[in-house]
Amino acid sequence: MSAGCCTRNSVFAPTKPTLSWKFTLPSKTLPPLRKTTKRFAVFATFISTSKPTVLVAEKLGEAGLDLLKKFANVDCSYYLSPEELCSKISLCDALIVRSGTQVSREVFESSGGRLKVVGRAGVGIDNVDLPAATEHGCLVVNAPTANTIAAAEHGIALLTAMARNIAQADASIKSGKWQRSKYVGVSLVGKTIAVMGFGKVGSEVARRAKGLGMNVIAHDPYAPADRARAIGVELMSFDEAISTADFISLHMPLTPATSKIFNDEAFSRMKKGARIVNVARGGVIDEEALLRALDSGIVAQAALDVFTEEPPAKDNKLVLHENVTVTPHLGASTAEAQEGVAIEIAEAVVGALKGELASTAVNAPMVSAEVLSELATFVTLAEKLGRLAVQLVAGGSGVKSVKVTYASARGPDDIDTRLLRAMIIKGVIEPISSVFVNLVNADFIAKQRGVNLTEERITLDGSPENPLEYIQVQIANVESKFASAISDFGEIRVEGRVKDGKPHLTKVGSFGVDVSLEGSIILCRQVDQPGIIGKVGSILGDENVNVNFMSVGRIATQRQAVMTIGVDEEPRKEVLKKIGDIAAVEEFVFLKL
Ligand SMILES: NC(=O)C1=CN([C@@H]2O[C@H](COP(=O)(O)OP(=O)(O)OC[C@H]3O[C@@H](n4cnc5c(N)ncnc54)[C@H](O)[C@@H]3O)[C@@H](O)[C@H]2O)C=CC1
Ligand SMILES: O=C(O)C(=O)COP(=O)(O)O
Repeated sequence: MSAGCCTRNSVFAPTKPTLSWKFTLPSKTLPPLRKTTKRFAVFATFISTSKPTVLVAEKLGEAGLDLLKKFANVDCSYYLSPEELCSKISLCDALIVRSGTQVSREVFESSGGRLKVVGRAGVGIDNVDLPAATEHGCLVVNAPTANTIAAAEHGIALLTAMARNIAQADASIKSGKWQRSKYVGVSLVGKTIAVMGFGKVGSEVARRAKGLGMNVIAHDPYAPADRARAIGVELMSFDEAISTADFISLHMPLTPATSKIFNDEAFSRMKKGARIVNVARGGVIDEEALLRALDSGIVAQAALDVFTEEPPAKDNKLVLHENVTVTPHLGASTAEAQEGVAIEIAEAVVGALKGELASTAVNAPMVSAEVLSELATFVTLAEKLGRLAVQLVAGGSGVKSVKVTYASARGPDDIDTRLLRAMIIKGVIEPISSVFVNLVNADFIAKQRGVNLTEERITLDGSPENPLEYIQVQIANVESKFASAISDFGEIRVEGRVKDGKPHLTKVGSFGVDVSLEGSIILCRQVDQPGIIGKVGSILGDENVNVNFMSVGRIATQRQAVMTIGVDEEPRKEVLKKIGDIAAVEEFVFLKL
């Protein structure tokens, strides 16, 4: 059993509802984290006794580096080849990148499980293999807000530069020419601009375009219409937006759904002479189709900050096209944005390494701070119940079907059980495998191991003061090494509650028990007769094993009882044998928490 393994920890701060996981790296003085975020993802990392190492693989603002250095060894190694990155990564606990580094599956595989956090110092995480990160239990955090304005301003800069041929005219005059009639531009005022992707950057572009006197429309299948309406923008379908607009500004993420969404067909539906700005991702445009559209005049001009391949090839025809204005992915590159991004990502990475809450987790569920503090002890209870239940399974019978029941007087929608679910999976799987389970990879690991976890809610009458009354974990279709743990319905069943702020085991099989879930537990079924408790107690006492809790639950007087004994340390095998040898003891089991 790995329950006592010292390289892992899952213990949520059990006594006071702080917003942190209790454990991990040595405490270092850190600058206080900003308190601006409301939603968090919890990430349990592993205990390490030395300073963590953070590999910064692309240029990061000084303020962020300073913050990192207070907590970690910081290795700034820029321009690593993919092979160099893979070979370095096994020595790193965290990796920070911008858009220029591919964090591929090979990177996670090469890390040997050490890499716990990838920080993307910016918004787009299309250069990080998220499924691979999740499978490896690696948290991915980004810095989603600090470069929004910079990107929006760059979009507007490209829009105006394109409309007035600034770059071309600049190059012309520098080459000794004076071509006033060649560079007559087009006006923006009164024109329609379609903002494709009405998120943080898109809405800031929309605001600024309004200020330029443009008519702003937008397409975003996920944006709330009232947010758009609030700044006087009408949301419409993709086709309607691109066929109505004089200018089209791209602000959506690169996803399988948006990859090459601007293709021959899309260009053919645009107004003749449309102008396109792309400060999002090169991959949302089929670049060959754009070239054809430019050559045929469907698209009059394009202004591109991003490319499918970065840097683009020297002979890239789009880059060299006279109607195309280009910048080398400069959207986020202002001094202000880079300082902001560096601080934002350093805080997120340090927090995650400390086991705290990541407000910008990309591959873990977000849980509000309030929910988190309320559920803290139940999270511990959930993991321990999972650990107990799986240790009751007889060797050889595979765990496939786990059912969790949450009983509460609160309404079904009032409790976010994702954390509890993840921790039960952790509790069930870690003792029987060598994998590290956390909130990031719990569902993936469960699926991979063929463990099907179902959840049920029972709504109780009464005052909903506590978020939950009890949690019950059942493992079906297995045999138990402690027959009394099998309920009347044939499955292993353990149930627990939070009492006085501490997790307690309150039921095993059909027996009511009551033991605080600390240290380890001996479960013992005996014929209910006087003197047994004393005998077991003195066997443990003689061996200096401290009993911290003991309870007896019986079915009926003078029949059978289950004794639950909480012990601080694991008794020697011989001691356990002595307990088993007591005549009235029918079965017993030792369980680590
Ligand atoms: N060039 C640069 O240096 C920078 C580029 N970016 C890029 O700009 C883009 C937008 O960034 P943010 O506004 O911060 O992200 P965001 O997540 O706030 O906004 C993206 C919006 O796109 C929408 N969207 C998703 N699928 C869509 C689809 N199929 N069609 C239309 N809209 C869709 C989403 O609903 C969301 O509202 C990202 O691709 C990001 O990587 C961001 C910062 C700097
Ligand atoms: O934040 C983003 O999505 C960006 O594209 C910025 O990229 P960068 O950090 O400048 O490489």
